[in-house]
Amino acid sequence: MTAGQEMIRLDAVAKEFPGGVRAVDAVDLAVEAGSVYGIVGHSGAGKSTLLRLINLLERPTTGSVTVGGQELTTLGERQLRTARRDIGMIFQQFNLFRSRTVLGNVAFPLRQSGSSRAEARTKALEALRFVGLDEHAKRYPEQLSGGQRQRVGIARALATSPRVLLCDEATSALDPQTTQEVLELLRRVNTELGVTIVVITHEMEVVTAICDRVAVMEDGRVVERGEVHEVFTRPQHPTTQAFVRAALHASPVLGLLPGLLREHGVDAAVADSVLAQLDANGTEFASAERTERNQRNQAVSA
Ligand SMILES: Nc1ncnc2c1ncn2[C@@H]1O[C@H](COP(=O)(O)OP(=O)(O)OP(=O)(O)O)[C@@H](O)[C@H]1O
Repeated sequence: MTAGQEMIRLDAVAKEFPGGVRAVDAVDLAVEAGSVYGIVGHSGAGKSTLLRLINLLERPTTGSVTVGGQELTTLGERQLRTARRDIGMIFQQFNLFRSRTVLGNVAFPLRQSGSSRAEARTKALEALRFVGLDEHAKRYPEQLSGGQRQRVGIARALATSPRVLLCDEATSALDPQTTQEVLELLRRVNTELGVTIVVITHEMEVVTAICDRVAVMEDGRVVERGEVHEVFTRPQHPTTQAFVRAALHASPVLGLLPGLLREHGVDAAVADSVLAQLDANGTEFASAERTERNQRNQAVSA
């Protein structure tokens, strides 16, 4: 499968939990092979459930899920276990075995899927080399920093050479500097290994840093989607506008905008028109903040 083709396809997928909570409601989603797709939304919007529907950790109540051309929703548990080797996953809290070494953690999925001890060791060391932690192979997770643990999580997800990597709030537990390092690693996973990545996050910076496209969720539905630059510079839905506004408000120039400016070639004038549009939608920025922003914009364009 090459770029331009769909790697992931969800058709009218819904998930209703016992008690009647409709966590995901009639979602269609197409993720192009070799791309990085972001899913944002407030707490409870259905992001985690949607991610877990992609590898069928949650079975949809209705609808179909296709990954790499194979419709997973038609498979039994045994076939599904095989299909899941193509889909790695990383987690907010890393989910490493404390009682296993770094090497043992990364080799685990390989042993589970039938690799010999020697083969699992070789492939695990290869994955650890990719994330720059092969020298820490004999350590235990608690001897590592949070960023290093997440890199072990990424190595474990890559050990079986998946074509898809699902990231569940992968940087939410990390400080800003470590977040940048992990995002840079994810970018390498995408560009050097060609892995298709889906990230769910409530942090817009994550999306602007690594995603090609983004979908915004609310109450189990996708309310807006498109190219990151398009969606975040011309937000249409109130939820998207709230995300953009919060990111701009938190740090009008130093936060979101430099990422947009660098990654997507947006100039200061466009950034200003986004703010004007948001203001037109009812947001009042404090005048001091506006003055500061304008001064900084002038400095950026100078
Ligand atoms: N196993 C479950 N049983 C019942 N309800 C669930 C279950 N998992 C999730 N939900 C409910 O489904 C809705 C969506 O939850 P989900 O965790 O997918 O949202 P989210 O956007 O990932 O939120 P957060 O950012 O807080 O993790 C919520 O109302 C949640 O309470």
